[in-house]
Amino acid sequence: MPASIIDGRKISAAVREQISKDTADFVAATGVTPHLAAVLVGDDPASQVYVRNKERACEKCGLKSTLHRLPSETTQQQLAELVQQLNADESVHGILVQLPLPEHLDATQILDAIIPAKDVDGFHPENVGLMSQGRPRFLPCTPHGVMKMLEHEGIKTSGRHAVVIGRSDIVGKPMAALLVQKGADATVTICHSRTSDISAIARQADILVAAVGIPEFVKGDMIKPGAVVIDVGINRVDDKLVGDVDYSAACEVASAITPVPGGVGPMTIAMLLQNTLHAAKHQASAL
Ligand SMILES: Nc1nc(=O)c2c([nH]1)NC[C@@H]1CN(c3ccc(C(=O)N[C@@H](CCC(=O)O)C(=O)O)cc3)C=[N+]21
Repeated sequence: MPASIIDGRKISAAVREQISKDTADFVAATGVTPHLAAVLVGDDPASQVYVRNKERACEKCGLKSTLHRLPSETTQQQLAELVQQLNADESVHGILVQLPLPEHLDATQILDAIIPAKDVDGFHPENVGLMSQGRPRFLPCTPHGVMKMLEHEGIKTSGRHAVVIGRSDIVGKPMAALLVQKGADATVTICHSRTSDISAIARQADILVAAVGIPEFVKGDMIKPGAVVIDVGINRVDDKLVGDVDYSAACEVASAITPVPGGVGPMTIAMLLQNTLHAAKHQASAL
């Protein structure tokens, strides 16, 4: 039987529906509109698309978004100054600096400069620490979106072997942290470029998460029959979007799979909106 397709667009729409209601309630109660400030440096075409998608999603859910476009020659200090200005701006609840930044800029220093209370990406070390201790403030959007999808599909994680391929700070590491935490209770293995025999480990997975950034890295023979496959990859190949999983081969082996596009991507955006609303609620109650 071919795999069932986990429809990220549909699940994301359901999540956004709830966010719209919660946002409307919050606005009615406080008179404050949750506000996301996005910062885009340079003219990377993929980043332009993502940022536009985020703005559109904010608008549809009743959140305010402001895009700050800076030229690719922007200096570290100019970017840091903008972040400071957004930190201090009480009308801004969430700050997102779109990655990747141009080579000459130090992304770590910029992300560390965002005050943790506005860090809706969940990348600040304070928020990473809180997540890893199981007392999250902002969860990183992509791994959180994956957990939401699993929950929505009734896919249990407890006691199951989850294998995460990829160890990035943005996806792989936090994904593993969420899967292993109390409540999710998976047994987690992280694979990376130095792992020997990735195929053998991947084949043990009940839940296989591919976050390597290599088009179609995961072949059919790396998947245990009946496994759930989550494809976090967004690779542009000949103007087409391709995941990290050989989708048609995987469909023959897996019990359920997320497509690309239409899988994890839309969930990432929904979680960003949720974090922005959450940020606004916290900042309003702190006044
Ligand atoms: N500070 C920061 N935070 C991020 O969350 C962040 C980032 N930088 N830099 C880039 C990555 C990538 N990312 C995506 C979000 C949504 C889709 C998405 O909605 N994808 C659609 C297709 C979009 C298309 O057609 O290109 C889909 O998969 O169906 C994709 C990718 C967020 N990122």
